[in-house]
Amino acid sequence: MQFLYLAPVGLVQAGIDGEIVMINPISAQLLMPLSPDGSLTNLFTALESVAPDLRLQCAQYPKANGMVFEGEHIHLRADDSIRGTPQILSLTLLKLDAARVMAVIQDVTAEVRRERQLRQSDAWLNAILTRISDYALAAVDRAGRLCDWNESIARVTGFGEHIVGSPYSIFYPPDAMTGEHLLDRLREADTNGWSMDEGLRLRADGSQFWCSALIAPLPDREAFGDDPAAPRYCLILRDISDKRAATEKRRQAAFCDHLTSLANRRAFFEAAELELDRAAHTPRSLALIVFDADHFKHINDRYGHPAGDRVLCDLANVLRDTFRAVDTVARLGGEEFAVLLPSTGIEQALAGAERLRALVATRLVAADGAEIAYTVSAGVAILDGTAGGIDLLIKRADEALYQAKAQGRNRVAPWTPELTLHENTPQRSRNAD
Ligand SMILES: Nc1nc2c(ncn2[C@@H]2O[C@H](COP(=O)(O)OP(=O)(O)OP(=O)(O)O)[C@@H](O)[C@H]2O)c(=O)[nH]1
Repeated sequence: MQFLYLAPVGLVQAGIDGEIVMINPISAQLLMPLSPDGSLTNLFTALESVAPDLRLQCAQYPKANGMVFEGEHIHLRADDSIRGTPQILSLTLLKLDAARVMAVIQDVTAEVRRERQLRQSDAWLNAILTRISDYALAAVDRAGRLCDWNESIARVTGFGEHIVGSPYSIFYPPDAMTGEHLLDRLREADTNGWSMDEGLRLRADGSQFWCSALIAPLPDREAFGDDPAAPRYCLILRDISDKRAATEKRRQAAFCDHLTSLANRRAFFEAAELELDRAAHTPRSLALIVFDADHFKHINDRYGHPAGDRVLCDLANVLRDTFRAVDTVARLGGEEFAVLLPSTGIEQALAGAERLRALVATRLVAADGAEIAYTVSAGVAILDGTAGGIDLLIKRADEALYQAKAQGRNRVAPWTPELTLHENTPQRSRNAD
């Protein structure tokens, strides 16, 4: 009896003719508004207006006892469905013996509505995944790992189900993203509501396509609690190869050095600003190498200006091949180049600079029957905090470069605090164009 009253669902015990013997408060609350005369004496009468077959179904049930039906949804009439009141009841009817029935009644309005919404979202998502051909959608966990695989990923990138659990950088060409950059994008999405980048991305077959990648935090992700493998972000990859072809010319003009096709000063300073901004959020070391061709005036004077241009293009090619895709290789002007290396310490940057210096020293550039040998000097500096910004970093790399030149050229020098103490270092203006 106590169970009947405390049960979290509506329970009604009635005779086989529907006459109510016992009814708990939840049932009374759910059935009262349906009762035609405001009294609750008969279960079948109370439900007659919304489930007229109940009496008959019960009478026709062939067995001595058992489940007449289970979880049948009863949609209440429109005039009973004032918002906030039950709209859908779930009814289970048990025949206890020849004389008694038991009804279990629940208000499932919210549950059914939620299911309907889920089905609708599913249908929309399905339509996006299967019909829109140049988008790929994926869920990403808080460490940047892909949580699922679907048709849209297969269509846009060609990758199969094995990518589940891999970091989303699997879509980026090798060297185009570090582990820190991967997390930077997630942090940016948390702070700004989204994070977008554009560039070359990788298909499973190794081919590349121009793509815009949007990362947005998923709504209601707190519902997953602390589960590290739960989806936290939505990643949308969009193949924009067509659009890219149309805008490439304008982008080239704005951000590429016209002689070497490397990033120009403007692109360099924009990349530097972005890296410094990221370093401010997540402290890390940022390295800069400044390269300068040695005795370049002499090369111009001896072989002519067009030959000098060829040497500059050769140096640009070696730079492009030597450094990672995540590094920004730029021509700052004249015979001077810079490489910005995110998440890189001094030793690693010095090794990269030395590798390039040694490679250049083996080059011979063909020009009008002559073979031109040339060398470069390099200054290397790192920024451990963000104070001082890019200007300080360039000033230090310049001071180190001056040192390399002073020591005889064709060499790499790191910045040291003593270099700044020597005020004989020339100061050059480095503002972005
Ligand atoms: N061919 C060519 N030469 C350039 C270009 N831009 C600058 N230069 C030349 O680069 C030379 C730089 O000369 P300097 O600054 O004296 O330097 P350097 O002769 O390389 O001597 P160090 O740097 O001290 O080793 C000048 O002769 C410029 O005319 C360019 O786009 N093409």
